[in-house]
Amino acid sequence: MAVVTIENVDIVFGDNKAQTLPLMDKGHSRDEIIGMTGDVVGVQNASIEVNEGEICVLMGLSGSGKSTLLRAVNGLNKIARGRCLVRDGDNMVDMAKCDDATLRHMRTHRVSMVFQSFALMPWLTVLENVAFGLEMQGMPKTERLIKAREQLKMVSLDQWADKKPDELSGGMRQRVGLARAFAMDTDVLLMDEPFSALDPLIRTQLQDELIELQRRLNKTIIFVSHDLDEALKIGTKIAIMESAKIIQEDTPEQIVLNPATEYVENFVAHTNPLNVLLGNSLMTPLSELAIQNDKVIMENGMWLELTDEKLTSVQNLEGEVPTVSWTPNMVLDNIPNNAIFIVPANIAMRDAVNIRYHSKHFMVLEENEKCVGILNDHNFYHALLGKHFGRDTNAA
Ligand SMILES: Nc1ncnc2c1ncn2[C@@H]1O[C@H](COP(=O)(O)OP(=O)(O)OP(=O)(O)O)[C@@H](O)[C@H]1O
Repeated sequence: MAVVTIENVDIVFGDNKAQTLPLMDKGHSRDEIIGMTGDVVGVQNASIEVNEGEICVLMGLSGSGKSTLLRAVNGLNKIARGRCLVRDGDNMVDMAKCDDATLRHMRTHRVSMVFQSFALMPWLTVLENVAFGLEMQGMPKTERLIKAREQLKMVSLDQWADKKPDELSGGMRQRVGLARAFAMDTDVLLMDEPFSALDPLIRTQLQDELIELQRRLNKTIIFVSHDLDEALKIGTKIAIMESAKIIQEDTPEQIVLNPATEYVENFVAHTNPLNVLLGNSLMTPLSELAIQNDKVIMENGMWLELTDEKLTSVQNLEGEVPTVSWTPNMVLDNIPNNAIFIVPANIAMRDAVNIRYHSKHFMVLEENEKCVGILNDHNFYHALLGKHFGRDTNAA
C-alpha cells in the first residue's frame, strides 16, 4: 500500500517560474536555466511511490536535489507542479495543496523528520526533548513522559534521561533525535542525512539500530544519503538523483548489478558488494558449465553427478567427495575443509565468501532442489572488482 506518492514533481527556487517551467519542458539544463531566468531548479519531474514498511533512500551528490524533494513530503518546500500525496487513514492528502489545519495535522500525526543537526533543544533534558513532540500532539504530561522513557530505552539511553543534550556525544544526541521521531509514532519518517556527521563506527551502529527499530515498528521511511554503501545497507528501494532528476529507482541489488548511467556506475564502483549481491547474480550458471552425460566437469579433477538437474554426488578420481548442505548461522568450524558446500541460490555474498574462506572449494547453488550453478573464486573476484555490471559486453 502506497503511503507516499510523489507524482511528476517540479520544485523551482526563484521568482520566474512562469518562464522557468516552459524552459524545463523544452529540455534546457539546470545551468542554462539559472543563466536565463536566475531560478534554480531544485527538483525536476520526480515520481516515486513509497509503500508501507519500505525504507526509500534518496541518493546522489551534493546539490542533486535530495533534501529539496524530501522537504516537499512534509510541505516544507513548495511544489511548482505535480503532486506529493501522503496517506492519512483512507485518504491521500496533497501536501502542496492542503489547508494549514490539515498540514498541521499531517505534520503532528503522520509525518515527522529527523535532521542531521539533531535539532535538540539545549535547555530541555533528554527526556523532555523526546517528549516535546508528544506535547504538540496534545498528550497529557504523565503519559508523554512514560512514552518518552520507553523510546529512550529503545535506543539504550534511558540512563541519560535527565541529562542535557550538551552532556551527550554526537552519536548519543542523534539517538535522542531518533527516539524523538519514533516517539511521535507517525507513519512516515523523513530522515535527512541523519548519520552523516558521525564517525564511521557510530554511524554503522546507528544504521544497525535503525534497521532493527524498523523491523519492529514497520514505518515508512524516506532517508537522504550521499553514501551508496549506507543506501545499499538500509534501503529497500533506492532513488538516485542527479541534477534535480531521479535517474534510477531500483532495489539495492539491481542498482549494483545494472547501473543505469555512468554516474550511477561511478558510485557503484566504490561500494562493497558483499553487503548487497546474492549468489545467483554472481554464479556461473549450469548452462555455462561443461556437461557430459549428466556430469558437470569442474576444476581440480572433480565432477558433479546430476539426475534431472538435481545434484546426486560430487566425485573425484578417488571417489565421492563429502558434501554439506549449508543453512544460515551454521557453525563451520567442525566441518572438514575438503567438503563441498551446497547453498541456496539466494545466499548473500558475505555468507558465500565466509564459506569459501573455510572450505577449499567452489560451492554448488541450488534452487527448488535443483542445481542452478556454481560459485568459484573467479565469480568472487569478478564481483569484488566491480565487473558484474556490463557483464554481457565486457565479461572478464
Ligand atoms: N531555499 C533554497 N533557495 C534557493 N535554492 C535552493 C534552496 N534549497 C535548495 N536550493 C538549491 O536546490 C538545489 C538542490 O539542493 P538540495 O539541498 O536539495 O541538494 P542535496 O542533494 O540535498 O545536497 P546536499 O547533499 O549538499 O544536502 C541546489 O542547487 C540548491 O542550491
